[in-house]
Amino acid sequence: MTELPRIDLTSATPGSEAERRVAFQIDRACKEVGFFTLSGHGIAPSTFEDAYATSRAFFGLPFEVKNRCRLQSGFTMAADDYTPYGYSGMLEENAFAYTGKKGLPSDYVEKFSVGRRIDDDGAPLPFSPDLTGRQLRAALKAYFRECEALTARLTELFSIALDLPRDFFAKKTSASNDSLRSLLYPQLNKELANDQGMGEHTDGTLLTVLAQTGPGIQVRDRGGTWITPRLAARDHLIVNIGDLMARWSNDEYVSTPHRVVLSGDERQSVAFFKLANDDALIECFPKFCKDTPAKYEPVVYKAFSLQKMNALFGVA
Ligand SMILES: O=C(O)CCC(=O)C(=O)O
Ligand SMILES: [Fe+2]
Repeated sequence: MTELPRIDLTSATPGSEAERRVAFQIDRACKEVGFFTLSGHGIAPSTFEDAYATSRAFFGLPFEVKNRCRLQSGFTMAADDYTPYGYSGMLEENAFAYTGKKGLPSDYVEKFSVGRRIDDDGAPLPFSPDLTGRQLRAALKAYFRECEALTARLTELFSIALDLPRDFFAKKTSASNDSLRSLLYPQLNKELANDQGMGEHTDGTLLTVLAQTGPGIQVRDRGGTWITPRLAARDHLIVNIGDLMARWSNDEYVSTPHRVVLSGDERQSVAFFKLANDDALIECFPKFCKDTPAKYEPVVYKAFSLQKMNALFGVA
């Protein structure tokens, strides 16, 4: 494999034969690679460009200013909720840790994160109080909304191929703690110890939607070869499924390792992470445990995610 499967939503009108075809193309991509590129998604290019431009302006502020754009305490808005908000600086995190690996190098990336509280203009989120902060907030709010709508559409397509009711995922994700991270990767230069923009990891998500200004992400196919996805247009997206979808599908769908490698060009990306409701019961889709036994016990989503995040943050 050298390229990711390409999915185009343009003709996938709800209820049409074309919609079924696209649903099964997605199903196949998730079985074979767990990644695909997406066009015809309906998000205006200006929504991406506003997110990139306002994020870049923010990341260009002095470190002291960015450093104040964090939560008053800790990483989360609630004690048992790991949704990240605000700034995280270069070399502060290491994506390997998400898959339980310890002692590996940290990532050369700056991040600004928001969760669904972005939809409430009155919520006290850690944006800088200046114009840059206000513009960033507006752009990420608009982008977050588009991603919610797009992932609702994508999960509907999943339900078709999975023989589930069309509103199956809408019900399971109606109050999910989804998050969005705007990322800036520096240009590779002699001062850096290595070219690790983000270490190899899988996502814990149901689905991840990624927009990027240029290449950098690499995806490891089942044979162990690293693929660098090429997008035909700047507003095409990369979509992947994560560990939650892999478990739910009895590992029929694959949650594929990926990483980011720095290059001669600075790079921006925006990743949207679609999760499930805290109380959603995750038990094998009936279609995938007819002929093979379910590999995993049913689990409530919160228990599944806390187990992973506690391991990451060293909580027993
Ligand atoms: O920035 C990218 O291209 C990938 C980001 C990513 O994999 C993640 O945040 O999980
Ligand atoms: Fe990722």
